[in-house]
Amino acid sequence: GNQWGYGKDDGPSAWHKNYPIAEGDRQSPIDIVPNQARHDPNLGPIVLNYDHCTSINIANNGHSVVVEFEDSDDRSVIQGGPLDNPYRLKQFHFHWGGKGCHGSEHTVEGNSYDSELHLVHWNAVKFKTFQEAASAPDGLAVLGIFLETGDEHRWLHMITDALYTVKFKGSVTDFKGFNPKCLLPSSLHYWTYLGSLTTPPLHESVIWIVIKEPMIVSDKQLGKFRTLVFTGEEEDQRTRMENNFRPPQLLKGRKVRSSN
Ligand SMILES: NS(=O)(=O)c1c(F)cccc1F
Ligand SMILES: [Zn+2]
Repeated sequence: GNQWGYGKDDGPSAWHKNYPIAEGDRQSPIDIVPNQARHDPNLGPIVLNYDHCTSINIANNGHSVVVEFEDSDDRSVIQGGPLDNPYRLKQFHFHWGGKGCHGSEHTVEGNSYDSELHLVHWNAVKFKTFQEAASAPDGLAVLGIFLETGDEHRWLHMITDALYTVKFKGSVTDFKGFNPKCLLPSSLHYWTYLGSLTTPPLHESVIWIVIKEPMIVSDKQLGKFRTLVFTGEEEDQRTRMENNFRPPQLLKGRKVRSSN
């Protein structure tokens, strides 16, 4: 089937064979060049209303670790900034590197961060389901937050302490009462541009909002993500889950705007 991964034969350079949109005009991630990003005074602040968010579970989907949310109503939404509607929080997940290697997807002037958190939201005003929104040009809004190693993050342990329960592909465990607002940096200044999912099917359906200020996590916390494996418990191969990032794609004339 359409098996894809991050290895030599099934990784980002091979995705175009099953997903030709990989060579499309609005692919993500990109390299962000701050002094070429146009400051747009009409870009208001990002507003997050996560106070009644309901996390459901944490899972290893064979590509990343994902925390899913209840999205049957507008209990947790992002709005403002470049968005014309409120977008509902569906899930968040991470991308990271190997030991001593950086693993963010977006880069800033060619520099990558250690990791990147993606909070995935969908336009429930215009579409009935996430699946439908995921293939529409204004269907998704993903908030990207860089992770940089330094001091320990006071709340990330709530996630890293649960990772041992989802070591293998296909594992899912309860994960209630987590509010991702605790992961956000103090400033929500951002860059924004029109792009795509960074994993197959690579739909060009994402309004990207990349926060400028990274969240700081410890080496030890980041190392726990690398205890996950891409493979299922029943497989004899144990392939460490790391370097699950797509490299930057061509801008193809797109403009990146800056909030300020
Ligand atoms: N990486 S990403 O944020 O573009 C992304 C999505 F938005 C949706 C599904 C999977 C996924 F990986
Ligand atoms: Zn992602």
